[in-house]
Amino acid sequence: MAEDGEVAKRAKLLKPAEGQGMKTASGLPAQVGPSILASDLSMLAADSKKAMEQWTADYLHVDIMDGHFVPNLTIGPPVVKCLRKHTTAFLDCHLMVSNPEHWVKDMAAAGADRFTFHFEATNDADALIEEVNKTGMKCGMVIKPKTPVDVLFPYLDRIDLVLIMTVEPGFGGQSFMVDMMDKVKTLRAKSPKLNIEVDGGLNLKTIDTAAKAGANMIVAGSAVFKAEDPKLVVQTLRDKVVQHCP
Ligand SMILES: O=C(CO)[C@H](O)[C@H](O)COP(=O)(O)O
Ligand SMILES: [Co+2]
Repeated sequence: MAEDGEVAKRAKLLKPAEGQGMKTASGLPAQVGPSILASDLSMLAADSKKAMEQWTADYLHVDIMDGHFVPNLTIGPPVVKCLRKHTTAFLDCHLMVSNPEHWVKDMAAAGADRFTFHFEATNDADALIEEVNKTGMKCGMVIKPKTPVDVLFPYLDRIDLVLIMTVEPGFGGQSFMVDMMDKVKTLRAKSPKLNIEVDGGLNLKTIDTAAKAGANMIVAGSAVFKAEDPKLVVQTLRDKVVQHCP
């Protein structure tokens, strides 16, 4: 299990690259996290290093899929553990798994920094939040497109971040669902200091809408890894958050 304070210790080791550490008008972090699902997974360590050091990403988004909660299978704690040996980057882990409670200890031991679980995947979100917070990982909650945002209201004061899915979870490279922005606006109005992350179809065309609605943390897979100039994409996405996020 991760020792208390391990996330904070790793954060101190990170030397900020150009553009990292930027804030929104209300003082929230303005951050971009490339989704490593879109990287060359056989070169995960090298691609992660490039994303953090050359492209100036703020964190890495790690999609954990179990082939049950979603119809796709990706990676799990053993790969996170290997990646951890190669980077001090903040590992933002998006658990698209049934029974997320089964993976808390293994993910903490592997070196995950944030454990974001789907509201739809658990019967006891209260217990799961407590369990995640005890490990020293930060806790996030995420909802699928068809889940209304108000299901999250009882938990907001105990979690670090809400992730609003802007595609059906399971695959990269899908189109951004603009109608999810009402959820972001509702959350932002209710919780001005909450980290709101969006995931799925974020790119240079969709970023203004997401940032204006109130998202301050942007996951981008294809838009970064398939770009001709990934650094420019990361920096532009972050600049748009600074410019537009209230
Ligand atoms: O959680 C995810 C899919 O379930 C991914 O993080 C997301 O799809 C990112 O990929 P892209 O930016 O290409 O849409
Ligand atoms: Co994701």
